[in-house]
Amino acid sequence: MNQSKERRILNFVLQNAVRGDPCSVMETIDKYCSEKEWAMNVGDVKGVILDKTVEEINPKVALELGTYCGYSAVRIARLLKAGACLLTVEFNPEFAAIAKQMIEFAGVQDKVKLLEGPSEVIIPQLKKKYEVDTLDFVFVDHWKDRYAPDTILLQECSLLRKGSVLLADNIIFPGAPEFVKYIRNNPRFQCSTYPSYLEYMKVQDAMEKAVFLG
Ligand SMILES: Cc1ncnc2c1ncn2[C@@H]1O[C@H](/C=C/CNC(=O)c2cc(-c3ccc(F)cc3)cc(O)c2O)C[C@H]1O
Ligand SMILES: [Mg+2]
Repeated sequence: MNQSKERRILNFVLQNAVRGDPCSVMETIDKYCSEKEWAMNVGDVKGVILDKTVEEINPKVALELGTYCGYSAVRIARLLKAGACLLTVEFNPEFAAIAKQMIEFAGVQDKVKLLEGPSEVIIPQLKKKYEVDTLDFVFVDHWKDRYAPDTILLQECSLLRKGSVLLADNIIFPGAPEFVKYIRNNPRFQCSTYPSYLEYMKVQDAMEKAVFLG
């Protein structure tokens, strides 16, 4: 059975990146996906917006929706301080297995907990099963039609507190129109848009930052 693209990306990292070096893993994925096979990692351009947001918040507890190959999990985890953790949610077992190896190769496994399953099942389990109180930061990068329902679910599960920050990828391309409509008209969120470019392409994209006001 021929290899998946995601398996090829992982193998390229295992063969070319420096074990235990998160930046080397990110650079190697970015190199492969810009030169050989495009893939939907947040990438090196929007990745800087992600970095700056994480550094500004310095989260103790972060959540990522949509692990995929683990690129943004490595990107976020490398910036987390001692004792901080990233919970990342992925329902595709093949992607979860690849991401797990990617996270371990990068050496950030002690800061990352990969939760395998659909976000609508995992989110309601975060408090009791995963001992989360509230979330300081949420990176939203899964199926675009899940952004709005999961933002509502996070609120219903009392997982957001005054000042919790959501950062959503792909606001322009592929776009998340229901989410944008929901979040920008919601008085409980303070929104700002960060224009950027689609990963590895000269195509406009943007990220939306939404601060929960409590
Ligand atoms: C509900 C739920 N629960 C758990 N995991 C979930 C989930 N929905 C998706 N996932 C997992 O996240 C990952 C999905 C991410 C979805 N992201 C995308 O569809 C995506 C697509 C593009 C894109 C751009 C231009 C084009 F021409 C084509 C595509 C770019 C991106 O940055 C993206 O994030 C993998 C999937 O298994
Ligand atoms: Mg994305």
